[in-house]
Amino acid sequence: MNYRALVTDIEGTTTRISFVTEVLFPYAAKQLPDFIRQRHEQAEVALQLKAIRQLMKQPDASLDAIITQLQAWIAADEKITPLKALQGMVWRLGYQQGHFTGHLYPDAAEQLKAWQAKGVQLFIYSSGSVEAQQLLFRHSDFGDLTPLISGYFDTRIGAKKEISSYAAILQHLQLPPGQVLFLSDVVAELDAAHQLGIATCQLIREGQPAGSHPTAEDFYQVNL
Ligand SMILES: CSCCC(=O)C(=O)COP(=O)(O)O
Ligand SMILES: [Mg+2]
Repeated sequence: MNYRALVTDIEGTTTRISFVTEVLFPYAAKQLPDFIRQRHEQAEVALQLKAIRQLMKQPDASLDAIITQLQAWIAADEKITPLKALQGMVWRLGYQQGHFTGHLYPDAAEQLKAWQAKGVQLFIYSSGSVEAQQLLFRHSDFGDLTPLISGYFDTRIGAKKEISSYAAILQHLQLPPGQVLFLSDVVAELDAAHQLGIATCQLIREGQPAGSHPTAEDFYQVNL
């Protein structure tokens, strides 16, 4: 089957889960308090703080109250859009200062290059913000891979377990669902995409629970 577009998840698919849970999340949890206290008047930060106060239903929530709420959301791995946006801003500084590079499995880096070279359009769909996605690929272990990527989707298009999110992605791609392949390690995400006729393949790299989708242990085993 020759798919015209590939949409791939990041955490657990292109990238080791522990890079997100043991590097990125702890870094954000440590840096966010000072980042918010120092930059809360900057427009991009203030916009997210306004959204967080709305979610908290506390229009006058203090910075300390917001920081406490953010730490709770991080600890619970909540996929809340303003949290993900602020994490992306903090990770921007971490990548730029060389505190870490973006983990990619070697097979993922190699195959993304090969698939793009043969004309497959590559897209990323992650709960991490589009900025966080671009940072990971721009500062990857294999250099700047952003030239390979045609587009990025995050929670602003919808949550990853919602069918409507994949309908919106298809609308963006302007392709029939059968010409699109979605890669993820999470069955519920693949189930949602499959409901629309999008082809799916589950990456099982670290013993993730399997579903009814075709599976692969690495990108070399993915039939594109
Ligand atoms: C772009 S690396 C950071 C990924 C992230 O913040 C995240 O929450 C991943 O969530 P997902 O639902 O895509 O596994
Ligand atoms: Mg994942």
